[in-house]
Parts: sequence; structure tokens; C-alpha cells
Amino acid sequence: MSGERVLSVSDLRVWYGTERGPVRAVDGVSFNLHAGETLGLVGESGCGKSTLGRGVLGLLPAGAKADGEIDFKGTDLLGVGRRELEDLRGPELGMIFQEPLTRLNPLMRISEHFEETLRTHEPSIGKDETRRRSIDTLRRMGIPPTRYRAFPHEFSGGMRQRIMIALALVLRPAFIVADEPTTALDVLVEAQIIRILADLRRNFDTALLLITHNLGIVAEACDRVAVMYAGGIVEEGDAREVFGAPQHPYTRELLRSTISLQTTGLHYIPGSPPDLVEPPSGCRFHPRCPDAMEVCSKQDPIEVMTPQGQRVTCWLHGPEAEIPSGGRARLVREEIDVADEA
Ligand SMILES: Nc1ncnc2c1ncn2[C@@H]1O[C@H](COP(=O)(O)OP(=O)(O)OP(=O)(O)O)[C@@H](O)[C@H]1O
Repeated sequence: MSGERVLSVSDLRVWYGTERGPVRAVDGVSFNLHAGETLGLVGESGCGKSTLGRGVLGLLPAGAKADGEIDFKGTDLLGVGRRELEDLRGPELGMIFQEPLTRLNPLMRISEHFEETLRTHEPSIGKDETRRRSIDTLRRMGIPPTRYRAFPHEFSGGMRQRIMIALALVLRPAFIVADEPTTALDVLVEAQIIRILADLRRNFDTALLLITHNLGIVAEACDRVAVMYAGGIVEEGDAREVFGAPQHPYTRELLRSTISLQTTGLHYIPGSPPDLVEPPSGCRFHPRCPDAMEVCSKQDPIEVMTPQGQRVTCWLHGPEAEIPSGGRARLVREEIDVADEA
């Protein structure tokens, strides 16, 4: 179902300078995205999902630094100048973030927002076409044409969020980052947005990176899923395969904590994600991992491809030749108590 490769991220690193030292929020991340494909990015709070999404679009705050390679249709986004990147944003690179009011101008009608956006990025299209395309996109988001000339404050928060999404979609970008697009919305609107995102990739072949806490949305709307922990992708693969048979203990625990919410009460993964200034040695998940082995605390795990086609970075899956003798012994547990107290 997926088309040509739109985005290829290789060994991306992003760090924030702080008084305590660099916070390595994204630390050696690689993934590809094809036309018409949706990749869900999940993981606990603070694992670096938003930093990754913003880093790919060149939208990092001052003080953040990025390194690696981001190939977008043959252009290295980390290598291009500010101006060129700004030209790509909108028509080629779209973004949907959470805070709608911060980007709708309260003094401008909704129609003017659309006119301005299309005039800036697609100056060749005329007035009628602008109006037709804008109303059509709004209608898809459940905003009736009668509201086209209203002002932002005349809409509810959920509607403003949908208008923001329509403003990103009206340009039909090749690649969109949607960071928690449905968090502030009710369940019905959420379902509607998921339908629209599916529509989008069918009709316009858009590639989408969908960052969310909601694993249900990923199961429903994503082709593939990448699971992030402490700045790295620990597992990535077909969404159905990953949810059906998670290969990394972190993925398994994350899924368990979600399923328990609807069934027998809360299951938490003990402890919390590590400090990214001084992350644990070896596998960053080892202090919390129920399956940790001796090697996990000492050596960085190596990415392997499972027979099912999942990318997984966990010593449980080898490579066997790299595990020192005795490395498969169960990790002595006092380290976990220390991590819990910290
Ligand atoms: N501007 C900043 N300066 C310093 N550290 C930052 C900054 N922004 C984020 N961080 C740190 O980078 C790490 C990753 O944060 P990020 O927001 O990318 O995670 P996330 O997985 O998107 O979390 P959430 O799901 O809560 O949005 C965290 O440790 C966070 O504290």
C-alpha cells in the first residue's frame, strides 16, 4: 500500500544545552517513511517524541542542537538554510500541534486564514479555487461552510483545533507531523479526525508521523509503530505485529499498562524514564526491565531484525555472538531498588 520513500532519518541526535549538561532527548534515531504511510510514535512522557517530531521539521527551540541526516525527497533538511526550510514548511512539510489558539489570529476571520495560507504557498490558484478548496477541507473536518467567515473566538476549542488541522491539510503537504492532535478533543471528534487522517493518505498519499499517548489510535490508524524509550527507538514494525506480539519488554509493559486501564485496574511500569543528562549504562531500560540480563547493564544493545520483520534493540534477541559469556544470566536486582528510590 505504501509508495515511494518520502523521508529517511538516519542517526538523528538532538540535545538541549542545560546547566547540568546536555539533555540527549533524541539519541541516534533512524526510520523511513513512505508516501501514504502512517507511522505512530509512542512511549512514556519525556522519552523524546515531541523533540523528534520538531527536530525533523527544524522547529527546535533556541539552545537545541541536532546532528545526523534527515533526507526529505532528496533534500537534507539538517543541511538546508533557514529560508529554504521555511519555504518547504506548509506546502511540503505540514505540522499539527496541540495549542490551536497560539496560531490562529483572533483578529482574522477563518476565511482570511485560509486565503493567506494559500496565497503565500500557492499564489497561482485563484479566489474561487481558494474558497472551494478551503470550504471542502473544512467540511471534511466537520466545520460547515456557513462558518467560513466567522472569527476564531466564535468556535469551541475542539473546533479551533479542527480548523488548525484543516489549515495544515489545505496545502496537501507530502509529509505531516501530528503531535498529540486529539488529546484535547472528545471521543467523537477524535474518531472523526482519525477518519480524516486516513482519508488524507488515501486521497493525497500523505506520509504521516503521528505522535500520541493513545495506543488505541495507533492500532486503528497507523500502518507501522515506533516505540521510543529514553531518546531511542527500541522497537519498530507493522502495527498489528507489534501489538500482537511485542518483542521488546518495554513495548510489552507499555501495552500492558494500557490494556489494564480498561480491565482490571492500573498497571504501571515500576520506576520512571531516566534522566537524559546521565542515562543508565547499557540498555537504558535495564533498571526497569523485568527480563534484564547481566549484559544489559554493561553493553549498549544492538538493533536486530526479527523473523517477523520487527526492528528491535534488545539483548534478548541477540546478536548471540556479541553477548559475552555469562551475559545471559539474570541481572542482580538491587540496581532496580536504587532506580526506584532515585
Ligand atoms: N527546551 C528544553 N530544554 C531542555 N530540556 C528539554 C526541552 N524540551 C524538552 N526537554 C527534555 O527532553 C526530553 C524529551 O522531551 P519531549 O518533550 O521530547 O518528550 P515527549 O516524549 O514528547 O514527552 P510528552 O509525551 O510529555 O510530550 C525530556 O527529558 C524533557 O525534559
